[in-house]
Amino acid sequence: MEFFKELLTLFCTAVVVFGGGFYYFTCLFGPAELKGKTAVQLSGGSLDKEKVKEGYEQYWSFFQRGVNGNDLNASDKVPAFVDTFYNLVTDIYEWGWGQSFHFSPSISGKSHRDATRMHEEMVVDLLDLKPKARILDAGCGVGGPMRAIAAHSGANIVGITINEYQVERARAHNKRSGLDSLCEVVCGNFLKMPFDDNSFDGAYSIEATCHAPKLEEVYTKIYRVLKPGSRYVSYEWVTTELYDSEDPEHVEIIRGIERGDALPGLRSYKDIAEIATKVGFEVVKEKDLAKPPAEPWWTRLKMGRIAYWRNHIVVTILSWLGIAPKGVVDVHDMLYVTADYLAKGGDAGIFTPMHMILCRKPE
Ligand SMILES: C=C(CC[C@@H](C)[C@H]1CC[C@H]2C3=CC[C@H]4[C@H](C)[C@@H](O)CC[C@]4(C)[C@H]3CC[C@]12C)C(C)C
Ligand SMILES: C[S@@+](CC[C@H](N)C(=O)[O-])C[C@H]1O[C@@H](n2cnc3c(N)ncnc32)[C@H](O)[C@@H]1O
Repeated sequence: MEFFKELLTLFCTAVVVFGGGFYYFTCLFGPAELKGKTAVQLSGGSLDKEKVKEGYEQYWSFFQRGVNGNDLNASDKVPAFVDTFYNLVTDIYEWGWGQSFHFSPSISGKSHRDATRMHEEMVVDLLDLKPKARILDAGCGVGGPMRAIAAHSGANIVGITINEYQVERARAHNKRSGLDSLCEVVCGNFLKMPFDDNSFDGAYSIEATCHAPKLEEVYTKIYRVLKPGSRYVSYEWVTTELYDSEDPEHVEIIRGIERGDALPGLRSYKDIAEIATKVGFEVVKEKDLAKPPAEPWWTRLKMGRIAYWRNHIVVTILSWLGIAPKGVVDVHDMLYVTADYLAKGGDAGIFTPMHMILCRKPE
């Protein structure tokens, strides 16, 4: 009898601990910013819940075909492929990373949140932003950087993203943070750039133009909408001088990064200034912000490994219960693998997500 009582107590304790833990991780836990997403709210962006698995399979097969030299070389198809990618990953990014979809160097004694904000606020100094200036954010995501930059400078930011779901999220965050009078979001393709010539006092893009199949296409459009004399800064994803295209291990890492991040092909650091100059910009400054004394940007990715396992269990259970869409587990697994390739790229020094280029449109 005593034994059964103990067994029952043990069982009840396990139920309370597991149930409480599961409730915490699915309904309460999220990034330490404004509470954006919890696990029970994971969706497929603008895709119907039933279409997430199909969307993932399409993304994957499109990529496979692209690697063999078809679709990814057709520039006109890339924006749709990128849009599908962001339908699949936006909620997971917000849930597991925050509202800023980029990396930043680690800073000892500072939280990830502070390091992220400082990396974003650097744009304010580089562009010498003043209150009321009209600034373009090319590839704005759900607007983490836009809000930090607007709040720090008082400038008016107009963000553009190809993904309708991100527009909805960004607008909701702008409103919630009381920055909607300074921050505007437009759904559109930055390869077409639906804005008037000479209509911006400055522009920036943070880890976004890497999605353009041809960098000159997006740089030309940014150049067109800038007023003469104004500046553009970009944090580019590139391979570094240590990358050896003859080394199979290097090639595998870079392919892994491209596959898991919807990239039509990573460029070399050497190409960036050349392309900026070709479209008419003067290059004011160029620097890999990941180089020492900066501390590794990939530490945060590595530190999260246990959390990724916990997240894997949470999404698997939610998907099994029918709360999260079916393909979410595949998408999460893909990101898990991608995180590993990114960290390997950082460790080997062959890849950087923060090759900064500061340009000026001549008077
Ligand atoms: C600029 C781009 C995105 C950069 C990063 C914001 C994202 C790159 C890889 C992403 C992640 C990988 C692992 C995920 C983890 C398995 C999950 O449990 C929680 C979310 C991740 C940490 C996720 C978060 C965003 C990234 C770090 C590209 C697309 C050009
Ligand atoms: C990795 S996210 C970075 C978002 C934001 N800069 C940040 O740091 O949080 C890349 C962004 O570029 C946008 N993007 C990619 N290709 C685009 C295109 N052709 N036109 C407009 N936006 C695009 C994506 O929709 C996404 O918002």
